[in-house]
Amino acid sequence: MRVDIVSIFPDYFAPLDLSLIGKARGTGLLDLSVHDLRTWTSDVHRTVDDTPYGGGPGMVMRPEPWAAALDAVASPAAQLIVPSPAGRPFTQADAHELAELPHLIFACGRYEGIDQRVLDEAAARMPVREVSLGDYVLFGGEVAVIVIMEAVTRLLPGVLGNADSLTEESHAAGLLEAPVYTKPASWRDRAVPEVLRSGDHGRIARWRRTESLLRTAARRPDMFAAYPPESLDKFDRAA
Ligand SMILES: N#Cc1c(-c2ccc3cc[nH]c3c2)n[nH]c1N
Repeated sequence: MRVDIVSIFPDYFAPLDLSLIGKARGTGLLDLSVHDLRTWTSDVHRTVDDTPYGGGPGMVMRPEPWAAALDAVASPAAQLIVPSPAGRPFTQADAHELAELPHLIFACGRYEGIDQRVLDEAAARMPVREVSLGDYVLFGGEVAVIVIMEAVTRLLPGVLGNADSLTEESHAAGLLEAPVYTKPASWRDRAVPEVLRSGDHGRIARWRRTESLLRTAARRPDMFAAYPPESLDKFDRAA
């Protein structure tokens, strides 16, 4: 997968050299380039913003540098991902969709956002997705891109040592994951649930599923409501 990130704060993406993302880059699973938007400015002050038409607070990112940057990094297979508080909620399903794509371009906005014409013009030549991480407001798109990059990269074949991790985790099957435990069997007078130490894999699977359903019902009623009712027949806590 090829990824191009355009930002006025390219140093924000140093964390993408670490951990499994850094390993994916080193092994060639991920071809990641980070670009400074100011590369595509033409004035001595390297200006990327200006006052908003219609008035209002703050500044808006100028179209010209963005157009030149997207022209420089685009490819016939590219999709443009633009983090925005006004975007559609980014979900695990989106992460799976993006992980299948050959080339992602991330546009990191700042200030009050990017001139809308940049997105409209880009949409004439590539798919454009405006996405939001949640109902809160960040300073810009960089943190959102780091989050999205982690969610997507871990789905790439060969990045996670054990692909089985992807099947049981939260949101993988529309449920929150069950509680996890490790040694010691008793810690500060708190024991690991007996079923997990039983060796009975059928019981363990039923217990985990029940705990997932209980957690999802308690913490994410929206997810629980969307869970197929025919799948609830195994709702058996007496695992
Ligand atoms: N994704 C996302 C965002 C943002 C965000 C994204 C881009 C810019 C550019 C200026 N301010 C921004 C905030 N805030 N909250 C989210 N869930």
